[in-house]
Amino acid sequence: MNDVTTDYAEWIGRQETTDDDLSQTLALAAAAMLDDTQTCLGTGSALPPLWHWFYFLPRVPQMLLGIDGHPQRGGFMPPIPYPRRMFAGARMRFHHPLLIGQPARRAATIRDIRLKSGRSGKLAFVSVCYGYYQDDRLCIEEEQDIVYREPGPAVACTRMLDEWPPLPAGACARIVTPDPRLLFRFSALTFNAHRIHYDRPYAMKEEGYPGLVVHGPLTAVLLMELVRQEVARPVQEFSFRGLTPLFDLAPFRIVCTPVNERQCALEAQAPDGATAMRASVELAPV
Ligand SMILES: C/C(=C\C(=O)SCCNC(=O)CCNC(=O)[C@H](O)C(C)(C)COP(=O)(O)OP(=O)(O)OC[C@H]1O[C@@H](n2cnc3c(N)ncnc32)[C@H](O)[C@@H]1OP(=O)(O)O)C(=O)O
Repeated sequence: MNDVTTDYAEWIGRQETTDDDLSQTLALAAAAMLDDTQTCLGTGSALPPLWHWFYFLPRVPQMLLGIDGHPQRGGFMPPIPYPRRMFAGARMRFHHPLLIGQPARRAATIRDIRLKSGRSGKLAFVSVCYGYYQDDRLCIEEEQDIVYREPGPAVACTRMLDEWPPLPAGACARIVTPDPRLLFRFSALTFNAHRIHYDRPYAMKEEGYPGLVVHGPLTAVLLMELVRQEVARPVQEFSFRGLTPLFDLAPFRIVCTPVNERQCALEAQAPDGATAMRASVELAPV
């Protein structure tokens, strides 16, 4: 296994700052994608948790996109040679809501790069820390794990359950149909040109998936929306890990189970019942 510190040491600590005016237009577009007709999204209103992902969009010129649709590596992100990029997980703490229509800044730092060996082959994890500021006040702290995989065997399409298993006591759930219209709108809202999310022949022939891949952040947003609608309390912390990809081939289920006064366990269940994403929220004290 390579010694990361020698290969990519100069990328650790690399920083990038992005300014955004947190336009109301994008919040309204996100609400439309999520079928949310209730939330007040006027200028000065609080941006719902995780909706900051619809801002601070990449501004890389078209000519600097790689064949997969992501910005070419070797700029902010290190030149990891494994071609299959995925969003592996994230952890974050919400200190104050970002306010719609007011200038904000995102400061990004490459925190860590780790090479690992997994069941799917060689993996390189890049952890990026983000601080989101408004009026010089830290509103959200976040750490994302991006994974790069070496090419491997095609990912199989699993068998669908005839029926979803019963929910744990106190849990609530939704069935999500991840059709290409939803995936396209999420790609557009996040300005994410990765072809695995909208270009079926590319996703299947080049990256070996059985269909279009559901964005990890989309699944995370849907889990958070379930908490926002069903638990309806401010969230202080959120974390998630993507365990297996979801595709546009069949509906999946998202589940929120209260653990105690302050915590809920969240899960996205693949059509075969396997846990595709595991997440948790810590709620603000009552
Ligand atoms: C946006 C965007 C991209 C996307 O949205 S892509 C779609 C969303 N992401 C996914 O669907 C990822 C789903 N997860 C997987 O496919 C697999 O878990 C993964 C990441 C390929 C790893 O699978 P393996 O079976 O090869 O790994 P192992 O379970 O054997 O573990 C090996 C070591 O890696 C660590 N690890 C595994 N998964 C994660 C994870 N999600 N986050 C952090 N670390 C992970 C695991 O702990 C093992 O570590 P050890 O130290 O114990 O060796 C966009 O690109 O922007």
